[in-house]
Formats: sequence, C-alpha cells, structure tokens
Amino acid sequence: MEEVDHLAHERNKAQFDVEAMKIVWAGSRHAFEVSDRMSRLVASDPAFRKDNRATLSRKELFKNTLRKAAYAWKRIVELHLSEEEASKLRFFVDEPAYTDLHWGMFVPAIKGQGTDEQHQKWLTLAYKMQIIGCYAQTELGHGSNVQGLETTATFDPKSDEFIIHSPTLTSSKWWPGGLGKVSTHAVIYARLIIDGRDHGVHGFIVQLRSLDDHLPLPGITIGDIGMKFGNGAYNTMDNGVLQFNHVRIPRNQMLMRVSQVTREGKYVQSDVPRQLVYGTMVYVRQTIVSDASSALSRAVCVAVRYSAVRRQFGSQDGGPETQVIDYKTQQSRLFPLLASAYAFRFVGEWLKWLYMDVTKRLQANEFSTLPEAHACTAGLKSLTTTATADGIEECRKLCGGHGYLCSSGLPELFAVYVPACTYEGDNTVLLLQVARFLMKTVSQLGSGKQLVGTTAYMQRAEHLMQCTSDVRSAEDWLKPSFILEAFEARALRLAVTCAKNISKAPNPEEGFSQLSPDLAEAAVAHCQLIVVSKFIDKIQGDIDGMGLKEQLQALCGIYALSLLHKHLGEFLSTGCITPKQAALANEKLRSLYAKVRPNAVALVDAFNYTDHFLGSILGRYDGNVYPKLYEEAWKDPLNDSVVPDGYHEYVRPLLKQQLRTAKL
Ligand SMILES: CCCCCCCCCCCCC/C=C/C(=O)SCCNC(=O)CCNC(=O)[C@H](O)C(C)(C)COP(=O)(O)OP(=O)(O)OC[C@H]1O[C@@H](n2cnc3c(N)ncnc32)[C@H](O)[C@@H]1OP(=O)(O)O
Ligand SMILES: Cc1cc2nc3c(=O)[nH]c(=O)nc-3n(C[C@H](O)[C@H](O)[C@H](O)COP(=O)(O)OP(=O)(O)OC[C@H]3O[C@@H](n4cnc5c(N)ncnc54)[C@H](O)[C@@H]3O)c2cc1C
Repeated sequence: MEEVDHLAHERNKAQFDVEAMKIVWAGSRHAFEVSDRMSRLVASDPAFRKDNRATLSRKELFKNTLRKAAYAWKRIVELHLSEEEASKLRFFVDEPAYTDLHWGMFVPAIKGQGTDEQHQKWLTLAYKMQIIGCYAQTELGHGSNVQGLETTATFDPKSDEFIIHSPTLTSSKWWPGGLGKVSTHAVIYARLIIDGRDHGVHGFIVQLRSLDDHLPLPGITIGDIGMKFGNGAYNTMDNGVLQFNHVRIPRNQMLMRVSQVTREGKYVQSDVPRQLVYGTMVYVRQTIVSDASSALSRAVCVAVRYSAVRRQFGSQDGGPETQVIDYKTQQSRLFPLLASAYAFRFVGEWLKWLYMDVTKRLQANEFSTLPEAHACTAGLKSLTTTATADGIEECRKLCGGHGYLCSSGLPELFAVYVPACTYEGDNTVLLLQVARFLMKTVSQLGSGKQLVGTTAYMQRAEHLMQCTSDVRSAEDWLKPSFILEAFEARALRLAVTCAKNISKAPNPEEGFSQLSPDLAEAAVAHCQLIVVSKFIDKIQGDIDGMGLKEQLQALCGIYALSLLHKHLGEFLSTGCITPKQAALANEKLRSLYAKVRPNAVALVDAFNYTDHFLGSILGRYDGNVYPKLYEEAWKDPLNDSVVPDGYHEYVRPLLKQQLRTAKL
C-alpha cells in the first residue's frame, strides 16, 4: 500500500532548506553523516527493538538490556566503528545501560586522574571491555557533600597497600550505575588516611568481582538498590550498593595524577589544583548539556508533529476543525521549547569547546580558567536539565490525553530524563556553586582586575548598573545589542544586590546562607545570559542555506523574549526595562510565533530523528497517528484474552452477588 504523508502540507510550507538545517543541528556535515548512518543502522536492526519495555518485568528488562549492550558491542567490533561512531550507536540504542558509566565515567575518570602508567594498564583493558567499570562516589549518607564521604583508604606501609573500608552503614556506596550487577571494577572515592592523618577524598581503582565467575571478591558486599521511578525507564540500569570490609588494593591503584603516595607513605601534592579530583564531574556535566538538547528536541518533535495532526473545535461550514498548533496558547507553550532545544544545542557546542580549551590548558599546567569552566558546566547543567525535564512534561500535556499513553513515548522519556536534575550534582547545589563564583567576581569589580570569558560583561558594571533600555519599538527587540544589554543588566544587578545584602550579614557564610534563594536566581540569570549570548554568536557566525538565518533569528528571539516574559518581575524590579518595553517585547514575541508557525514541522524534521529513536506514535514522521494508536492498543497484553484473568475469581462473584441482591 502506498504510504501517505499526513504532514506533507506542513512540510510544503517550510521557508528554509531543511537539509541544510540538519547539518547546522548536527554541528557539521561529518557529524550529520555519522549520526544519520548510526541512527539508521540501529533503527533497521530488529535486535534493537524497544517498544515493549513498559510491559517487561524488571528481570526481563534488565536481561534484555544486557543482550542489547552485548549485541551493540559485537556490531561495533564487527563494523570496526570509530569511537565517535560507537558512541553514536549507543546513543541511538536509547536504553540506559552499564556501558554509559563504563564509557562515560569510568574511562574518563582514569584518563583525567590517572598517570601514564595507569592509563597504559587500565585503559587498555577498559577499551576492549576486558574489564567493565563504574564510578562509585555517592554514599547512602552523602552525595552532594563530597568532602563528607566516609569510605576510608588507609595506607599500610608494611604491605604497600591501601585498605578500603566502609566504617558505617551510611558509608555504603549507593547509586552508582552499572555497580549493582555488572561492573567488575570501579573508580571509588574514599578518604585517604596515612599514619592517622586524613588527606581528604581521592580516587582509587578497585576490582569488585571475579573475572572468572563474576562473584564479589572477598570483603565486598554488592547488590542492586531496587526499582526506580517509572515502568521500564531507568530500571534498565543496575544502580548499586557496595560495602567494603578491609579490602586490600596495591598502592599503585590510587589515581595519582593530582597527588601521590610514595612507597614510604609520604603524601605528595603536585602543582595541579586539588579540584581536579572533581574533573570527571566537569566532563560529564558538559556532556549532559548536549544531552539536554537531544532529550528536549525529541519531546518537542513529538509535540509539534502531533499538534499539527490533532484538530479540535472551530469547524465552519463542515470544513476541517482547527489544528491545535494554530491555537496561540499552544504556540506560546510549544515554540519557546522548540527555541530552547536549538539554544541548548548551540550552548552545548560552545561548552564542549570550553571544556576542550580548559583541558589543553591544564595539560600545559595553566589553571586560571578552571573556576570558570566549573561554574559554566555546573550552571548550564543545572539550567538545561531543569528546563528539559519541565519541557518534556509540558510536551506531554501539549499532547492532551494521548500524551499520557506510553505509546506516545513521553512518559518514559520523562522518567528516564528527570534524574538528570539530581545526578552529576543536584541542580540547586550546582547553582549555588555558580553563585559563589559570581560573588567572587563581583568582589573584584573596581579592583582593576581584567574580567574575561563569561563574566567579561561585568567589566562594564558602571554602565550596566544604571542604564535603561533604549528599546522604542517591538522591532527593536530583534536587535542583539538590546537583548544582550537587558540580560546583562538584569544578571549583574541581581548579583550585585546579593553581594550588598551579604555584606550586611554578621559574616559572609551566614550572609550567603540567608541569601541563597536570591543567589540561585542570580545564578540562573547569569546562565540564561550565557545561553542567549551563545545563540546570538551562532547566528552571527557562518550559516549557509536558504532561509536558515531567518529561522534561527526567530528562534533566538523567541528564546530570549519568552524568558524575558517569564522573568518579567526581575527585569522590571531591577529597572532594566520599563512596562512599556515589556509590552513591546510581548508584541514581538507574538509576531515571532506567527513567523515560526509555518516552519514548525520542518524545524523538528531538521533533528533527523528516525521513528525508532523517537519511539512515539504521536510523533511519527508520516503523522499517521490514529490508525497506529488503534492498532497499538490491541497489542497490550491485557488484550490477549477477551475475558481478563481474574474475572472468574473477582468480578463474576460480585456481579452474581448484585444479581442476588437485586432479586431480594
Ligand atoms: C552513549 C554514551 C553516553 C555517554 C554520556 C555519559 C553520560 C552518562 C551520564 C548519565 C549517567 C548518570 C550518572 C551519574 C553519575 C553521578 O551522579 S556521579 C556523582 C556526582 N556527584 C556530584 O555531582 C556531587 C556534587 N557535589 C560536588 O560537586 C561538590 O561537592 C561541590 C558541591 C561542588 C562542593 O565541593 P566541596 O569541595 O565540598 O566544597 P567547596 O568548598 O564548595 O569547593 C571547593 C573549591 O572547589 C571548587 N570546585 C568545586 N567543584 C569543582 C569542580 N568540579 N571543578 C573545579 N573546581 C571545583 C569550588 O568552586 C571551590 O573553589 P574556591 O571557591 O576557589 O575554593
Ligand atoms: C539515576 C541516578 C544515577 C546516579 N548515578 C550515580 C553514579 O553513577 N555514581 C555516583 O557516584 N552517584 C550517582 N548518583 C548519585 C547522585 O550523584 C546524587 O544523588 C546527587 O549528587 C545528589 O546528591 P544527594 O542524593 O546527596 O542529594 P542531597 O544533597 O541529599 O539533596 C537533597 C536536597 O537537599 C538540598 N541540598 C543539599 N545540599 C544543599 C546545600 N548545600 N544548600 C542548599 N540545598 C542543599 C538539595 O537541593 C536537595 O533538594 C546517581 C543518582 C541518580 C538519581
């Protein structure tokens, strides 16, 4: 039967070159080609089927994940895939698995904190998956407070070993992914004790399970921590619990790039800052920002396509009803999310560049940009994951009742995604790290110190603290200089107000604690400014392709002005803009929604997602939603029999009893 594209009329309206936008979205032609090839490879292979996850029991689900991970590795080896291709393939398999932690944290932890000899020994094994590793930092009693971890690594000079021990229940490692059932090794974080002296938290490589029979090694208690939020979802992952009872490891298994313990038991701190022990978190937070754009774009793709298919009300003279995407309220909820997906993509690209830059500098023993890299990765991780988790849920609501069905793909996407607001640093805790960085920067204003990077705008404090916006027409709000000035002035004024209020407290720590809700808001304002400014930079760079710049300008305007609308109280109370200018911003926003409307479906097509990856009937490329929803319902195991199990035991007796009562 010929396939009908129910969204063809939408695609025909597009005013830009979708193929060219696919390249911009992917980052380069090469990145597009790799991504396209890997997504098709996964989608065309029945071994990667994922539409039955919600109905599997935990054990079936987990075994299925093990099968897929092994099969993915087989394909990676058979096809001689590069690291880039392999990581894309895993991404499109789209199932949280122990391999995420092996490749995403265990390997980077050794790379970042290990010495050359440690790389040689451990990375060689890890790259071939001859050992499988996880990242065991968090404990039952402490996650955010890394300095509060209780596991100990006591140096024994007689045997030249560390004794790893869990002294309390709360010191049990708790949460690490891949730990519960699979990992043979872990990078664990423990307090280094030498001769009774506590040198703080350090990383150690510890073997957990036998490479022969997979049983835990002596002194190690290990298991899964239990079911998590949602059916399927993150339950494919074996987040684990781990206790050590005086487990001995050789001295050379302490990760020794940052500091060393000599044979004589001397603690040597090298020139590199102690904070490099936290380096893996900086790396992963950076990857999480790009992942946010992937998760949000996926939800938005579903909601945009379905909103174009769905019709409700407004039929005149027997004509078709209104597509729900044409309701202005739908647009005002949906298009800022579409714009955010693009915004997070571009800020993710920039953050990757920043991370690579800081890594190069660290290798050359240049540490000055580390605090900024920490603040940017922490702040943007917090901002983008919060917005994405909220955005996925909003997309579910934008799809009405059908969004609540698992077959919409949105409930599972939300359940898998929402812990990103917690892992790799609770989002509020991370905002407070940004706030500390901002307070330090504000304290340097007027000192003559040159401010660079993302705080360079504060150099113009004198102007930004007293300026009023020159916006006179709705059209003015499209000019980058007006948008940037408003966002800069708001961010700086919020930060300076916090600093002033802190200075009134008996001491800075007390002041910081009292002001922390305001500080978190100031941090959000600073991070939003970063995202807006990187979006503007992107548009001002080289962008080829018919109509691309116009579309991206519209999306950038929507991102910035919808934030301005959402945080209007801050823009007005800090005096950055007037109520009249706020009204003009709204007027512009409405016109931008109208500009994006005919392009909306094409703008989500540019994400180039296969139906397999989207995993959503509502988001199908061909828009053939209703027949497929109907078909899918019949596949539910409850529909295997017409009369359900339990009818004879529990329903029939009730009905019979009612009959008897009725006769009485
Ligand atoms: C298909 C393949 C996919 C690959 C993708 C892989 C991704 C997979 C991800 C998905 C799986 C999720 C797995 C999840 C894993 C985890 O969750 S691991 C555990 C993560 N844990 C945390 O994030 C803990 C959060 N807490 C902290 O980071 C810190 O404790 C703290 C909050 C930052 C406080 O640190 P602390 O030392 O106690 O205190 P301070 O006194 O505040 O800081 C001291 C100074 O150090 C600076 N600093 C802090 N952190 C860093 C850092 N990371 N880098 C650089 N500098 C840092 C801080 O600013 C202070 O500086 P000064 O003010 O100058 O002293
Ligand atoms: C799905 C998932 C996977 C994970 N994977 C791993 C892994 O592979 N390896 C690993 O080591 N860990 C892992 N973790 C653990 C994760 O890193 C921690 O849960 C996270 O860092 C948050 O720490 P916490 O649980 O201690 O939260 P808490 O710090 O206890 O947070 C509780 C509340 O207290 C607030 N709070 C805490 N401190 C402050 C403060 N100073 N100021 C203001 N408010 C504060 C928080 O905002 C939050 O609202 C994972 C967690 C999850 C959910």
